[in-house]
Amino acid sequence: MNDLLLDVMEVSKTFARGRLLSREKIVAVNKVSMQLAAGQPEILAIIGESGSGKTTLARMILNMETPTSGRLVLDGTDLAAMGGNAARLAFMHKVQPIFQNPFESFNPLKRVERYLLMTRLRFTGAAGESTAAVAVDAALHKVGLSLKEVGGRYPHELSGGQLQRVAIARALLAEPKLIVADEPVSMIDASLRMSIVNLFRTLRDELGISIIYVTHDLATAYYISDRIMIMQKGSVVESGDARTVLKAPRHPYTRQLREAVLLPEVASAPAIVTPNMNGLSPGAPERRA
Ligand SMILES: Nc1ncnc2c1ncn2[C@@H]1O[C@H](COP(=O)(O)OP(=O)(O)OP(=O)(O)O)[C@@H](O)[C@H]1O
Repeated sequence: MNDLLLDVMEVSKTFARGRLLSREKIVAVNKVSMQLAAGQPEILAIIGESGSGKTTLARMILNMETPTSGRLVLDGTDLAAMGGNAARLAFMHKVQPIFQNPFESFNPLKRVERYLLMTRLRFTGAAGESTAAVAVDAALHKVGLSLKEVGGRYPHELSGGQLQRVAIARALLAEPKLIVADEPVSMIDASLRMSIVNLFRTLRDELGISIIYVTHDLATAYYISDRIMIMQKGSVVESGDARTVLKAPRHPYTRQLREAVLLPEVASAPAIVTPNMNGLSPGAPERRA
């Protein structure tokens, strides 16, 4: 269907664990369906406790894991039918990942600007290094940094918050339609989390990028998401408009999750805003996470 950016159809993933004679089947994701409309950028949060299948679902959307059954179609391309480098590059043009630990996303021996330049050249081919450098600087400005600031630095010379923003800038260099962010702030200093999640809102509003935000943090999900999907033991137990679901949860598990977060914070989102939420100007000081 042309009007869907992402169509996840009855997708399941089963893992086998243990030795041959005592092999155990784990249903990590159980018949999950979800859609993102094309041309209607939104932030969809996937929430659930540890082991509920969030990461496995995200990895299937990123084509890093093959479903045991079901189908995934991204922007008209069936992920199961995708083959060859050209098709993979075209896929990465459309969907980009952000992972939990930014330090694992970068080669520690490579200066970050080199990484960003190579990413840009990979996606824009023969445009040349100086053109790529302009794009890199522009992407860094979108995340509150600059080439002047991060140029010449290795990953370990940046804070966790800065490096996660560099990771987001790298994703932007592919000009994606969708970003899948798996626990992107859980390893970031609590005082800086809002600056990253607020950035997702800016990407949605100013660049028209849809975001799948995988988290177990109900408070940030409530604050930035348009829609939420609650997972438990591999299945979706509740989904819909974020405010409607969290203000009046229908499923006992959603109620349980909500009770774990201070009610006044869920009832009035600004209460979870931290003083650093707008600290996105280039050169803004940041502590190491
Ligand atoms: N490669 C694998 N091999 C075997 N079991 C796996 C594998 N990946 C995930 N699992 C299992 O699948 C289930 C779902 O895991 P998953 O990582 O998707 O959950 P999650 O909700 O993202 O959890 P967390 O928040 O802890 O990351 C868990 O029981 C996990 O142990």
